[in-house]
Amino acid sequence: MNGTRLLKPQHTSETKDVCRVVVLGYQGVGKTESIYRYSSDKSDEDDVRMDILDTAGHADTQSCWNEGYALWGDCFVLVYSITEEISFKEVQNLRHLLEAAKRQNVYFCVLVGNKNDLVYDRQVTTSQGQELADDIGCKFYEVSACEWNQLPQVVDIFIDLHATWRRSKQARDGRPRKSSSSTKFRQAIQKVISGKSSNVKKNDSHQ
Ligand SMILES: Nc1nc2c(ncn2[C@@H]2O[C@H](COP(=O)(O)OP(=O)(O)OP(=O)(O)O)[C@@H](O)[C@H]2O)c(=O)[nH]1
Repeated sequence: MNGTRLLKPQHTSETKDVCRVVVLGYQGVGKTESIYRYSSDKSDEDDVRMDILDTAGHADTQSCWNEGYALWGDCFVLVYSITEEISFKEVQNLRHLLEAAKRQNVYFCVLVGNKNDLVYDRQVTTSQGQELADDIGCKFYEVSACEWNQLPQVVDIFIDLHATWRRSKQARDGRPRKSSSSTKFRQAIQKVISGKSSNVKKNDSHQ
């Protein structure tokens, strides 16, 4: 993609329970593909509210970094491609930029090694990914956003991130945790997946 794109549920942006997710990573690592696999309108089925910002990748993160991403987001999905070492270095840069920008605030992130269907072109090992995630203190996933049978794993990334954000928010707000929300969310997603899996068009995600 050539620009930043915000995907948000129609009625949620003004509500205080919206979880803002920013997807960051080097150009071409599969950010858009991953978000596309996760369809945001499904959250209408539950009290889960997510706005997802799809950022355009750049070859030079340092000069193109937009601190507004960090200020806007509650959660961050750091994506690299297992076939491109440079994209792995990029998430390390992004991590530092993020930490500098968010020093005073709470935020959540996950690390995603995408394109694991291309194992023969692998340049970043699973252990390297896991080590970085341990260092950041976040969850780590290796997925293939373009493989339909890995859709549940891709969806899980967003579910887990949301659940973590929600638990923290409820703890801060002093509200009792709704133990069923993640289950309800998962069910809603599965419902949408089973209903749309055969007729989703790629173009839908680029409008
Ligand atoms: N083999 C393989 N290809 C993928 C995967 N995910 C994405 N791609 C392909 O990689 C290319 C880039 O994917 P995008 O989702 O546009 O990547 P992006 O990170 O949004 O790219 P920018 O907009 O340039 O930042 C496309 O041709 C995708 O089809 C994957 O898991 N495996």
